[in-house]
Amino acid sequence: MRLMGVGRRYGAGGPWVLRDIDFEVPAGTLLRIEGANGSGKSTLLRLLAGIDAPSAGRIVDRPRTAYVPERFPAALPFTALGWLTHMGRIHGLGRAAAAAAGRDWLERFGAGGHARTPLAELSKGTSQKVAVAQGLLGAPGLLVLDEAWTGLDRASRALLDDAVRDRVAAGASVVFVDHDPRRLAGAAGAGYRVEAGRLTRVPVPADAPAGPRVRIEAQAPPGGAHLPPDLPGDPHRESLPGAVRLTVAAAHSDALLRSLLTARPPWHIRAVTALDPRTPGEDPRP
Ligand SMILES: Nc1ncnc2c1ncn2[C@@H]1O[C@H](COP(=O)(O)OP(=O)(O)OP(=O)(O)O)[C@@H](O)[C@H]1O
Repeated sequence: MRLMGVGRRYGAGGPWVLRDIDFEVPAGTLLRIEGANGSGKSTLLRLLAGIDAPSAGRIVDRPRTAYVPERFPAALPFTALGWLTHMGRIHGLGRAAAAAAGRDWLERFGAGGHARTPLAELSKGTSQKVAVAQGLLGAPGLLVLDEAWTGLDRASRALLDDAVRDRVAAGASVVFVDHDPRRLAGAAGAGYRVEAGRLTRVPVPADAPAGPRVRIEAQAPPGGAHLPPDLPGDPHRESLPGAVRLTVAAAHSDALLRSLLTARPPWHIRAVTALDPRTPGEDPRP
């Protein structure tokens, strides 16, 4: 899909929110869009999704597109599954296939029990799950996500991360805005910043740094305790009975050990193991 000289302003004579945008969305890529509040990110995403039209220029070669907006239109007179079935049909599925896909995505997001709940009665988190399920159920060629992770629980955020990676691996394009600068770090093919009506290329956050890592097994203090907040190096955590296994880049391991040993009450260090990512099976990065 290509944007050719695209501009958008609201109302004749209004200021240009976007201007002279020439931009290609290649197949099989994940594009991250960033920018200050009010810079025009949502405007750009609505144009990409085809639910708004440019005031100038044109957009060509749009694949079948799904869009998850920042705010869910809760006033629609549907149940959750009724709406997903309806949207599935718009995405080109037959009625039975649309209903099955809708039910399947609701189940995956742990919202299967709300299939028959009217949209207007869903909690904010469940509404967001339904909105995201709508974006995924038709396996679109272009998926546009405007802060789609906001309001989802941790498991659902991870599920959406995986679903995005799957869409890209299947050859689709995904364009997203998210306030978390590390969202899908390492997976985004390119990043763009919206500023003063223009799009400029910016670096995307890299994946977890490669290199040696350290695994620390620490036993909780008697009576149990929470881990200290803001652990150095943002370690990967696995729960063990009465203990935790933390894996972190070697550069942060000393600071992490210090943080555990000086916590109140302190944690008991059971084992420290150096991991070499070049050794097969030894790289525990999540
Ligand atoms: N429907 C509309 N009518 C009039 N002006 C609008 C409309 N939608 C957006 N705007 C204006 O366009 C500009 C860009 O808004 P947009 O929502 O695209 O920015 P954004 O970068 O997504 O902002 P945020 O990060 O706050 O969500 C703002 O000045 C906004 O007030």
